[in-house]
Order: sequence, then C-alpha cells, then structure tokens
Amino acid sequence: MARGLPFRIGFGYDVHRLVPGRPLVLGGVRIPHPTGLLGHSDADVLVHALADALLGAAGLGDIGRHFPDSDPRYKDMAGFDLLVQVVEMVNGRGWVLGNADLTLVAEAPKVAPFIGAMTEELAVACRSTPERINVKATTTEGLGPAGRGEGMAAYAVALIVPAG
Ligand SMILES: Nc1ccn([C@@H]2O[C@H](COP(=O)(O)O)[C@@H](O)[C@H]2O)c(=O)n1
Ligand SMILES: C[C@@]1(CO)OP(=O)(O)OP(=O)(O)OC[C@H]1O
Repeated sequence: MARGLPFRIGFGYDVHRLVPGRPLVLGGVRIPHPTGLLGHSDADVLVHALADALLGAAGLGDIGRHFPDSDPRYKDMAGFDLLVQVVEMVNGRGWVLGNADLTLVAEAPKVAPFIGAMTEELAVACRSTPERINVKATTTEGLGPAGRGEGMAAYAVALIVPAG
C-alpha cells in the first residue's frame, strides 16, 4: 500500500473537437455519427478522462506525459489500448481500480444505447468488472462549445485501492 494510504482518488478531464470525416469512438465503442473527435490518437475523450483520473490517483502525472502527441508511436492510438497501458502502470504500483464514475458532455448523438457496451469495454481495459464503472452523459442544453456541437468533453473520477 503506497505510503500507507488505504485508497487514493484521481480526477480526469478532457476535451476534443468534433470534425467531419473522423470516426466517433467513445469508451472504446464506435458510434455512428456524421462527425468524429479530432486528435493525435483516436481522441476517445471518455477513455482519456478515465486514464487521467487513474494516473492522477496513482500520482503518475497525466496521459500527455506518458503518451506525448509529438510521438508518432501514438498516432491514431486506440483509447482502449492507451487505457490498458495506463492500468498496467497503476497495477504495477500495487493498485487496482476500486470504482470510477464518468460523465460525457455531448449534445449529440444520444449515447444512452451505447452506455452498456462502453461500460463493458472500460471494465475489460481496467481488468475490472462493469459494476465498478459508471458511465453517464449529459447535454449542456445547447449552451457553449459542446452545446453547439463543436466538441465533446468528459470528466472522470477514479478510486484506486491496494491490489489483493
Ligand atoms: N449525448 C447525450 C446526452 C445525454 N444523454 C442522456 O439524456 C438524458 C438527459 O440529458 P440532459 O442533458 O438533460 O442531462 C440523460 O439521462 C443522458 O443519459 C445521452 O444519452 N446522450
Ligand atoms: C492521447 C494523445 C497521444 O496520442 O493524443 P490526443 O488524441 O491528441 O489526446 P489528448 O487528450 O489531447 O492528450 C494526450 C495525447 O498525448
């Protein structure tokens, strides 16, 4: 148990722009939509927020530090694969996921039909179970950049607990 703490929490936040001609991948799930998120990777904003929450909980910085967008190895990297590597780092420090709670901010599309699949994917990447991961979505009622469909944001909190 790192420095005697019985658990640690972390917070993650990410934003990506929506553009035509890109696939929309959220929580590791491909979602049919006329626009997709722009990034050096697949720009899975939900996964990036969770990865940052896990890294923050473990005191390991953020995804930009471990997967710099100047590095061609991470070009088009799937968020799922990034999360798998982050979880390996966190597990390597003796921690496992306790639970995580995520919120996607998106005006469209309605992602409710995909929440179950996202939760399953995230649980696999986290070497955890779907009961420990909660995915939510909200619009901003048409307000701001997300409300105008210019992009999506995601927030995540994660609790990590000692392995075993
Ligand atoms: N992209 C989204 C946004 C929201 N939802 C679901 O719609 C419900 C109402 O959203 P509010 O903006 O009024 O908070 C909420 O229960 C969300 O789950 C969605 O599926 N996709
Ligand atoms: C994931 C990385 C690396 O491919 O690229 P992006 O898809 O641009 O994502 P971002 O959330 O801006 O930060 C981390 C990046 O280093």
